[in-house]
Amino acid sequence: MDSVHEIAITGQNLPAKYIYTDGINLSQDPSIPLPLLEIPVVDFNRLATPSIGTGEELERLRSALSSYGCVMVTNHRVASSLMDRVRLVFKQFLALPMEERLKWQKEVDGFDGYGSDMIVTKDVAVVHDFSARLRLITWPEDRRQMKYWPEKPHDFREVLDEYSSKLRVLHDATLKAMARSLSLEDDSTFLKVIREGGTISSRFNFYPPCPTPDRVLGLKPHSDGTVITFLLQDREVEGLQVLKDEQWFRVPIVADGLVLNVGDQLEIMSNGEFKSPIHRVVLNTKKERISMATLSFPEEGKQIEPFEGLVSRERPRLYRQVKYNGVTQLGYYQSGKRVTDENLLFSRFDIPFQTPAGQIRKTQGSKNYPFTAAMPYTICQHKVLKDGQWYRVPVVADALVLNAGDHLEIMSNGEFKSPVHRVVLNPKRERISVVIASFPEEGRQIEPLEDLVSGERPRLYRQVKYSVVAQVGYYHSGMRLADVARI
Ligand SMILES: O=C(O)CCC(=O)C(=O)O
Ligand SMILES: [Fe+2]
Repeated sequence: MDSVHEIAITGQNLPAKYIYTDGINLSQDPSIPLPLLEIPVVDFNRLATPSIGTGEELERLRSALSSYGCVMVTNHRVASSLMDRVRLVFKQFLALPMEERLKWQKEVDGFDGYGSDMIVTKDVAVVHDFSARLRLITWPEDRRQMKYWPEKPHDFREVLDEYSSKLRVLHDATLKAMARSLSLEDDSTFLKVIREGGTISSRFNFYPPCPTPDRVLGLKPHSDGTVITFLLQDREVEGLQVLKDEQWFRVPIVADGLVLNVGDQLEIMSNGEFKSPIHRVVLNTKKERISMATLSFPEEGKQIEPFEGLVSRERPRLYRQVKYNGVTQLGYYQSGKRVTDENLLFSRFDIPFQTPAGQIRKTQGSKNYPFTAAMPYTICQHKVLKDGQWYRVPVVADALVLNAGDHLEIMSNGEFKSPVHRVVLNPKRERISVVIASFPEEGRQIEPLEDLVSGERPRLYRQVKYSVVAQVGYYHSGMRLADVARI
C-alpha cells in the first residue's frame, strides 16, 4: 500500500512516523528563504568536443566536483521535449486510480517497483520520508524487470526506454570525462565498475504537498550510494537542497539542465578527489513536486576502493576497501550514516563535521586517536619546536599567537616557516584555547609564488592540491604537508 500517496489524496492527518518533532532547520527566519546555490555549470558539449576548449571545461568539472560534488550539466544532448515527456508520463501514472498504480507495486523486500522504500534499519527512531517512488533498472536490458514497468499511460515504457538510452550515453561519456579531469591514463577507470556487472536505474520521486514543511521532509539528508546520479528536476517546483560549508542551499531550477552529482562509491574510488554531496528534499505547502534520478551502481558484492593511480605520498589513501551492498547502503541512508564516513581510514572527528542528521558531531574520541582527535585544541599547554628543542610558549595577556601554516610555507617558497608545535597537559588544571584559522578552497593548487623563486632561491616545493581530509591524514600520521611537498 503506497500510504504516502493515499494520505495526500485523502488529506488525512500525518502519522507520527513522518514528523520531525524537533522541527527541520529550514531558514531561521521563515520570511527569508535559504540562499540559492551558485551551482557550477558545465557544458557537456565542450567536455565532449576536444577542439573547443575541453581542457578548460574538464578543469571546471574537476574543481566543481571536488568542492561542491555537483554540477548543472547543460548542452547534454537530451532533447528538452524528451525530458518533458518523462515528466508527463510519470504525472499521468500518478493520476491513475490506486488499484492501477498498485499493479506495479514493489515487493516488501525488493528495490524495483512503485511504493516507499523498505525499512531495513533497526533504529526505531527513524523518521520516514514523505514521498513515493517508482524505481526501475533500465540497463543492462537483460536486468530489466518488466513486471514493474507500468503499461499505463500507454507510452510509459517507450518514453523510459528512449530517455534511459540517452542518459546511458551521457553517463558513460561523463564518467570518462571525470577520469580525464583527474589525468588518469585510462579514461574507462571509473566506467569499468559499471560495465563489470553494474546497473543503471531510474528512480521517479513524487512529493505530495504538505501543510507542515517545517516538520516533514520529502527525503532526509543523505548522500547518494551511487557511482554517479543525474537528476531531472520538476520544471516548476523547487525542493532540492544541498549542504555546503555547513549551510543549506536551494538548488535552482535551470530549464533543461540536469543536475549531476557524485555518489559515495565514486568518492571512495577517487580517493576523495570528488565529494559525494549531502542533500535533502523539502516539501511545498501547496504544490506537489516530481523528479527523476538516473543512478548507476556497482555489482552487488563488488569491492570498491581508492583507485591506485590516485593514491600517492602527497595524497595518502583515505578509505578502506568496502564491498558494495544495496541493503547496507539503504541501512546507512535510513540511519543517517554514510559509507564514506564509516570507511575513512582515520577519524574525521577533529574537524567540526556536519553529519547528514544535521548536528555537529560532538568530539567522541576515535578508535585510532583516543585523545588528540577528541580534544583538538583544549586542555593543554602550547609548546613549539625550534632547532630540535622544545620551547614553552609564554602566555602574554591580551596577545594573540600568529603562526604561518603549511600552505603559507609552500606559497612563500619557504620564506615563512610553518612551526611544529604540540600541546602538553597539566596534571591539575584544565586549559582552553580558541583557534581562528584560514584555509584555501578545497581542491585548490598550492605552489611557491613565482616572485619568490629565483636563481638564488630555487623552487623548494612541488605543487600540491589542498584537501582537508588529506590534511587530517598527515596530521594523524605525524607528517607535515610542507615536508611531503619538499622537492
Ligand atoms: O527529488 C530530488 O530533487 C532529489 C532526489 C534524490 O536526492 C534522490 O532520489 O536520491
Ligand atoms: Fe539523492
